[in-house]
Amino acid sequence: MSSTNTSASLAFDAVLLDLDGTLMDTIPDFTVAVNAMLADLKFAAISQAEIATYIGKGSDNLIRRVLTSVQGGQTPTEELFKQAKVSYTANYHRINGDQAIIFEGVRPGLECLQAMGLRMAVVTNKNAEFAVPLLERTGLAKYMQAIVCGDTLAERKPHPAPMLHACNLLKSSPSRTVAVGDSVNDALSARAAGCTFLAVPYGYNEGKSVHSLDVDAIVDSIEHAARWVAAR
Ligand SMILES: O=C(O)COP(=O)(O)O
Ligand SMILES: [Mg+2]
Repeated sequence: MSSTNTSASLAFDAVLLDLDGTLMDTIPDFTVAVNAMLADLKFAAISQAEIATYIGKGSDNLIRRVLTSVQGGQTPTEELFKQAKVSYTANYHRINGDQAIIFEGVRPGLECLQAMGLRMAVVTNKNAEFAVPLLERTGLAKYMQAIVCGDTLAERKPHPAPMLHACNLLKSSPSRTVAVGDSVNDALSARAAGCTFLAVPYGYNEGKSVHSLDVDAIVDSIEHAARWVAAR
């Protein structure tokens, strides 16, 4: 791919990237924080595979789904939820990024997209207090002109608002913006915003195959996404 190519000759001006399950494999961190929370509350640990099915709609949703599971399907009281959230937040801060790894193809893909002159933002349902330090710690923040988090707006993905907000910040119309994500939340949000949507198959998608999603393409990696964008 030519690094002298600029966005003027491309179909897109901007790329919006999901974080958990797309840029980074954060499941080991989620597992440590969730199980430390369960230990604090005197519940037994649950498996990483189960936790992976609860990722995608932000940490409050994750905590509620975990508590419902360990209580045999019973919805947690608000008091238990609040206690759990305090523990989860402290534990996630303690371990944020310790075991998370950047997926193969992410750094070369971001380098290519940057070299093509595309503006980039992360659009994640992870709250800012976790997402921003993680992106800074890993060196991924330097590629981003904006970071839109789960608590940046009143609405989070699958609502279109976070994608539209990122388009505004990057001064890119949705029709010239491509979103890349791993889950139904990304797909619905991107579609409702009017963005092109590419799915990666290696993330979480609440335990379901990405083949069930409404996508423009499934790409193996962010490097593959960059090639797809360059070829439009
Ligand atoms: O925190 C979550 O539940 C998911 O975060 P993501 O939007 O980066 O995949
Ligand atoms: Mg994700």
